[in-house]
Amino acid sequence: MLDSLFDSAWMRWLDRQVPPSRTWFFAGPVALAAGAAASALALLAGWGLQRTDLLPLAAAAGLGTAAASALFAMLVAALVNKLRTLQQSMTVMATRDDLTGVLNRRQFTLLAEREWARCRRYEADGAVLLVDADHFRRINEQHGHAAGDALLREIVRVTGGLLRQADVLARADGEALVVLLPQTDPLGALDVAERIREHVAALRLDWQGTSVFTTVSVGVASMGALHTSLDALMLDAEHALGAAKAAGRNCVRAAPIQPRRSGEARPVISK
Ligand SMILES: Nc1nc2c(ncn2[C@@H]2O[C@H](COP(=O)(O)OP(=O)(O)OP(=O)(O)O)[C@@H](O)[C@H]2O)c(=O)[nH]1
Repeated sequence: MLDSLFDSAWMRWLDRQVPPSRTWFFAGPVALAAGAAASALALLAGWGLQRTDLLPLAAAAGLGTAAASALFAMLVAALVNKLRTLQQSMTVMATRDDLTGVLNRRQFTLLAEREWARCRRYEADGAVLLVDADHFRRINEQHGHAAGDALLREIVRVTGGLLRQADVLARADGEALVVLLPQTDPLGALDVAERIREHVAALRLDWQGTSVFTTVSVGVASMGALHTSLDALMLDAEHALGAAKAAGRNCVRAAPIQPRRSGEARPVISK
């Protein structure tokens, strides 16, 4: 009977939806034990009343309770598991970019707002990089959109490999990435940007027998006293990216470095 129950369409469906988990293995036996205890109590009650005709009835009721509660516990465990899986995939969908797997722009903004507030409060260093693939339209036209997608994923992989754990990499939009570098001074931010540029320029994607490659332009903006909002910092990064594109692409440009505190001398970067 149990076999046919487990073979039933809904159980097969649950099985497909919910991979076996510890909950499955523990919830059933626990419910079974509870049912057995209920059955024992029912037997004892029947015994106490010295009504022998009640004994089989009580035993059947107890066993029935045990089986029903075991099944119920398994069903609840499966549904809880399913809901947890659904919740996890919804979180991934809401926070990650489909193509590359890195954070999407919305999630980046949430994290960057927090970091911006922290930098402002403690007058700490922090920077944002905008990394934009050069002439990406040509890549799509020459090799196809699928090759462009694959190259974008490779750029993300290479860029991610150059960052620290505390750094945040996200897809800004289209063929542009954005990187948040907490606790990074302006010179450090330039170094990271330059390393990303170099590594992407050396990247070769083997696509159906041809080598597909591109370069990136990078705009750098470091937190300063005049960045009274995250938007102001992002705008500086966008201007710097525009300057890198205008300078011929495949290069890094930084927005003018501001003092960290109003009235402080502006740091000089000789790079
Ligand atoms: N394959 C692929 N292409 C994308 C994606 N997102 C944006 N693009 C393409 O990237 C190209 C961006 O074009 P443009 O804005 O003209 O920029 P560009 O050709 O990279 O030129 P510059 O940025 O000025 O160097 C467009 O052709 C978009 O279709 C994506 O997810 N996958």
